Amino acid sequence: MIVFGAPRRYVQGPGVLGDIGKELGAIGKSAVFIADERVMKMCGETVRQSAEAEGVALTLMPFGGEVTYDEIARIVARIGDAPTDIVISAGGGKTIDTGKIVARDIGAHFVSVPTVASNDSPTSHIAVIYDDQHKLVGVEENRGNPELVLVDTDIIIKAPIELLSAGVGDALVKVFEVEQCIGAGGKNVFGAGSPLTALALARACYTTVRENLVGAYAAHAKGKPNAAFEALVEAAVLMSGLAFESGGLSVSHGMTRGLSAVPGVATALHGHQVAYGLLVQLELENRDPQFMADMREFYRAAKLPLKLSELGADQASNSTVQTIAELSAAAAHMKKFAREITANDIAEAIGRIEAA
Ligand SMILES: NC(=O)c1ccc[n+]([C@@H]2O[C@H](COP(=O)([O-])OP(=O)(O)OC[C@H]3O[C@@H](n4cnc5c(N)ncnc54)[C@H](O)[C@@H]3O)[C@@H](O)[C@H]2O)c1
Ligand SMILES: [Zn+2]
Repeated sequence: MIVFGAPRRYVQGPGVLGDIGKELGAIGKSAVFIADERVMKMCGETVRQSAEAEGVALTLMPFGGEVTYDEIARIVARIGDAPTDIVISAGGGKTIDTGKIVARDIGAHFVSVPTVASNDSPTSHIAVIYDDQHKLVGVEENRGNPELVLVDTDIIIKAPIELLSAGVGDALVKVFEVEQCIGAGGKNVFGAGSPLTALALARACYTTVRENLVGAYAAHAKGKPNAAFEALVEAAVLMSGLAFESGGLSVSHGMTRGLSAVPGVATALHGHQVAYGLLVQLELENRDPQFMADMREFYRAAKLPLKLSELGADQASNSTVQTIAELSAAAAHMKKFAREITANDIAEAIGRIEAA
């Protein structure tokens, strides 16, 4: 059995936030808008005016900054019995994941408004939950994928390049992971087989990222979206999200288990962690030196980490490498690979990457 899941509607372009009211009006009459302080300042009033012009009552709800069970419960309690047809989350992955579970718990539709193209959370139905110490404590599911994903590239282009490069990292890895997952007969995020559609999207995601990176980064430097920037954002948000959820994950994401246990690396952006994870995966796939050299060149252009030190590790000591290798080897995603992977295989792959 194969399963493919996706948001009901995806809207992207410069200035589209100003018209969000029309989209919301087609979904319901009342909404809560969750955002942290920075994003609230950037978008809150625009969304309120646009929503109210279309007869949608909007309540602004500040987000505390971490996606925890307590934060979700706090927001659900603040909403209380107020009629709420729609929960909108604007920001990075943490705000978006929080909103998904708030929406589930109050029985509302969910709308995501990524204001950074930093990872693949805006289109998915899952949420990664942490404790106050940023330790991962669970993965929750919304009832379905978002009703709407709305991406205003005039806002995305204002986010720092590090966040965009994290999105590039998270998008780049997909084709390699989906191919491994399908090859190994692994399950996708819906617990089903991966449709070929997801593989096609993962391939398109990779070529779109490779072809548009330079033009998109040039646009970012000027602060004005161009066609390459639009393409890169579509790859990082839409294609990457659909590819991972329906296509399945493998070693690159499995590596985040070990990487996120290392001080310094733990706070590295998700997309940077999985980009390093891809280097490990490619070593485990025994890719030839020319392929690796080409990939390294792309990493440099994309501002992606090539070494543990660039991910924030103080030192790549044997014990650090051993910790990463042992924890990652135990991750479920590691099983979605052509052969069994041991901690030793991972440690050796890291050794080769660090020595390159
Ligand atoms: N559910 C999923 O499918 C999924 C997939 C991947 C990652 N995630 C989760 O996503 C989270 C990480 O997300 P993230 O990397 O986006 O970090 P994040 O959510 O912490 O957001 C990054 C920061 O960017 C700021 N920001 C947002 N828009 C901005 C803008 N336009 N300009 C300047 N700053 C802006 C925010 O204020 C925030 O401080 C993790 O919790 C991870 O588990 C979930
Ligand atoms: Zn990811």
